Amino acid sequence: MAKVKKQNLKKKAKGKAGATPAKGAASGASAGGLVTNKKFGQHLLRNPGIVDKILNAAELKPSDVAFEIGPGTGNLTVKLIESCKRVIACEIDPRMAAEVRKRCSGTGRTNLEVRECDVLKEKWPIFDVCVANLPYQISSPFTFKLLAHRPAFRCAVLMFQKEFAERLIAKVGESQYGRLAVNTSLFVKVSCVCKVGRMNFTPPPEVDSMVVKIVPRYPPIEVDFREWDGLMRICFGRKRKTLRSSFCMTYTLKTLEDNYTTWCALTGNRPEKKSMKEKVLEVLGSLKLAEQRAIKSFALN
Ligand SMILES: C[S@@+](CC[C@H](N)C(=O)[O-])C[C@H]1O[C@@H](n2cnc3c(N)ncnc32)[C@H](O)[C@@H]1O
Repeated sequence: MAKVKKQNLKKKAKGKAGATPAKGAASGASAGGLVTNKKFGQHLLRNPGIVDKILNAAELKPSDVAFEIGPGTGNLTVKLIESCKRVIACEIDPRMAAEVRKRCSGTGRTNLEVRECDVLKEKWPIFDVCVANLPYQISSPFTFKLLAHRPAFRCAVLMFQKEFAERLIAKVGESQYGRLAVNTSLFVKVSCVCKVGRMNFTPPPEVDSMVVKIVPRYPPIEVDFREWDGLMRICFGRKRKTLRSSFCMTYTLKTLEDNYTTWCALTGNRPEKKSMKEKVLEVLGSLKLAEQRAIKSFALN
């Protein structure tokens, strides 16, 4: 009996300390008087040393227009407005938008524009530099929107969940290498700025983070991003299949059947003294030059 009571007490205590708030409810941690909301990934950066590393990596110029995603209570924003000509910040939570406006107006500067909106739905401004401690749940759609963004920006310095950042910077042959790394490396160069432990945030997330720097490639590669990404889905969609069978199963039906010679070469219907690599290259010969160049550099290694 005493044992059962003890267990019940233990359960109650655990329920209090480790309770997960209902979806969309405030997580309970307070940041400058505001209760953070888990739904919006509100993990505020509380280590000024990391803020400095992000801003140093961005190599800001006084003439820069900076685009900040999710300013929160303004931990990055207050420094950005000191270093840039103009800062445009996109914040989904009206409470945070009001807070960052209040905090920054206290500095006497008037170069901050806060847009209360969802960055994934908003039409983006023209900017030189993008800086963000991103809510992790939008990492992937945000990155693809950034890659497709024209005209190009000078650089983006972004905080991601560590595992996502590792997939971004992965090299050929590494287990994390996939569609994300290929798409990314075609358009931009990505490097690690620093790793950030979870205790640097209020409230701490359940994962560690990494800051990466993204620099667009110059001259820009002109490909239709949708078309290109479709191609990558074929290449990486069936991880256990070879590139050859992936193409046979999907791409060929629409494109390759029109081209009998290529179709034969790919499917081996007409025996040729060619290596698999040459056959695939032949198929890829029907693609645009930039696409071929990128595919040759990864898919056939
Ligand atoms: C990880 S917090 C970063 C806050 C602040 N920059 C900092 O480092 O302390 C992410 C911020 O992005 C905001 N946010 C979440 N989803 C968003 C979206 N789709 N569009 C714009 N802002 C968003 C959150 O409300 C939150 O303020």
